[in-house]
Amino acid sequence: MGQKVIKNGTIVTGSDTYVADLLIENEVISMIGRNLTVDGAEVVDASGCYVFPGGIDPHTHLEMPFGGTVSKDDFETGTIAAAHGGTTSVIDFCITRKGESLRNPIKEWHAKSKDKAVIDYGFHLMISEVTDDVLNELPSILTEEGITSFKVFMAYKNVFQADDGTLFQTLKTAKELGALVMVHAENGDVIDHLVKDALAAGNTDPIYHALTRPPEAEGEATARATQLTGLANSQLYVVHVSCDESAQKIKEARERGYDVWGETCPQYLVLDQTYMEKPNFEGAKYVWSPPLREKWNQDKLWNALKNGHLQTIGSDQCSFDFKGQKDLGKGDFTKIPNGGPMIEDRFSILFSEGVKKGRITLNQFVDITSTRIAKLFGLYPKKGTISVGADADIVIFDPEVERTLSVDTHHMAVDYNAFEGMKVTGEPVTVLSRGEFVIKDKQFVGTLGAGNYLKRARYGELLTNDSDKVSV
Ligand SMILES: NC(=O)NCCC(=O)O
Ligand SMILES: [Zn+2]
Ligand SMILES: [Zn+2]
Repeated sequence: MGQKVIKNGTIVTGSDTYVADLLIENEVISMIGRNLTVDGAEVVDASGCYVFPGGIDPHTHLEMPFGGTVSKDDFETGTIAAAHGGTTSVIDFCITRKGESLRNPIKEWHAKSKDKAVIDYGFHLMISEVTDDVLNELPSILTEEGITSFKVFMAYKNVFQADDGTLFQTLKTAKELGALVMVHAENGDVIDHLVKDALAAGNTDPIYHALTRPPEAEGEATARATQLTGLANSQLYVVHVSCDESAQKIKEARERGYDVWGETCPQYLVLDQTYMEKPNFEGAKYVWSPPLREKWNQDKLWNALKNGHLQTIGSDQCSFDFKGQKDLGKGDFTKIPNGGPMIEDRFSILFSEGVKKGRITLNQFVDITSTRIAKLFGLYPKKGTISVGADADIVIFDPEVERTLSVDTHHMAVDYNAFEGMKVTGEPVTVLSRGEFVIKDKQFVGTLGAGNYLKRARYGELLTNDSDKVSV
C-alpha cells in the first residue's frame, strides 16, 4: 500500500481540535505535523473539512434472524452503508441458541461476514443461559476469539429473554474474565402481560407496540440491572436507552459509583411516538424495542449525552423492508419485526442535530461516536482516535453541505428511510479504512472482504498495533 498524506484538514479527536496533516503508511497513521510533504505519497486534500477518527458502531444486527424473518442488510450492504455514513468499524451481535455450543453461532457469524465486510468488524456474544458448558467455553472465547462483551436480553419473553439469575451469573463471570456485560433493559414479563391485554381488547395497530412497552418497564429493568451490577461488583453497558426513566437510573447508578454506561440511538433523539400512528400501517416502519417515546424525552437524552450521563450512540441497525417484512405484523403488532435502518445515518444525525444545533461540542461528538466506544469495547487506541500508531481509519467530513435523507439516496438495502425528507448539515466525503479508500468523493471504492475481524482487548485493557494487548 502506498503512502498517503491528508493535507489541510482540521483534525478533531475526543479532546482536541487542530489543523495538521497526516501521513499514512502501512495501514496506520505514521506522522502528524504541519506542511508534511513526502515524495511519492498520494495527497488527499481535506481543506475546509474536518478529519475525524472513523466512527465505531457498537450495536448492529446484520443478517440477524428475528420474528420469523432475517434483517435485510447483511455484512455487505450494511458495511457499505456504514462506510458511506462515516463508520469504519462495527460490532455485531452474535445470537446464540440454548443448549448448543457457543462456537456454532460464532462460526456462522464468521461465515456471514468474512467475504463481505468492507470495514473492520467484531462480535458481541449473546448469553441466553449460563450452564456449566457455557462457563467452560467462555474463557477460550475471550482469548481465542477476542469477544470481550456479552449481551443479555431482559425482554423478548420466550425468545431471547434471560432471567435475573442468568444476568447475575453473567455479570459475575464477566467480572472474573474481564468482559463488559451489555443489557437490553425492558421488563419482558410485564410487557408480555400488557401485550396479552391489548390483543384481547382488539388493539392490534403498531402504536400498541409502544403502549404495551411503557417507559416504566424500561426504567424498572434498567434499575434492576444496575443493582445487580453493583451486587456483582461488575461492569454494565445499557444498550438503546430510549427515555428519561432509564437514563435517570443509569445516572443514579453512576453516582453511586457503579461501573455502568449507557448508549442511546439516533431514533430516540429525533423521532417520537407519534410516528407510530402514521396511517396505512406506516407506523410499523417505526417499531423498535424499546419503542419511540413522547417527544419531551429527547431533550432529556441530549442533556444526558452532553453531561456524560449517557456516553455513546449505537445505530441498533436491524433493518426490514416495509413491504414483505414489516407487514408480517398487519393485524397483530406483535408480529412486526422490531428494528430499523440506521447504520448509515448515525454519524450524520449526531453531527447535524447535535453539534450544529449546539447540543454537544465537536469533541463530544467524536467521543460519543468513536473514542468512548473504542475504550469500552477493547479497541483503543488502535481504533477511536487520531494518533501516531493508530489504524488509519479516517473520515474527511464536509461540515457545511446540506442534504436531505431519503430512501432514494441511501445505501441500505431496505425500501424506506426512517428519516425520509429530513434535512441535515454535514456529510462524509472520503472515508479510509486502515489507509485504503472505502469511500472516495462520496463514491464506494472499497473491496468486499477487505474488512478485518477485530479481536478485542478485555474490558479496561488497551489494544495497540505494537503489542497486542497492554494492561492499564
Ligand atoms: N431494537 C430492536 O427493535 N431490534 C433489534 C433487536 C434489539 O436490539 O432488541
Ligand atoms: Zn435490544
Ligand atoms: Zn439491538
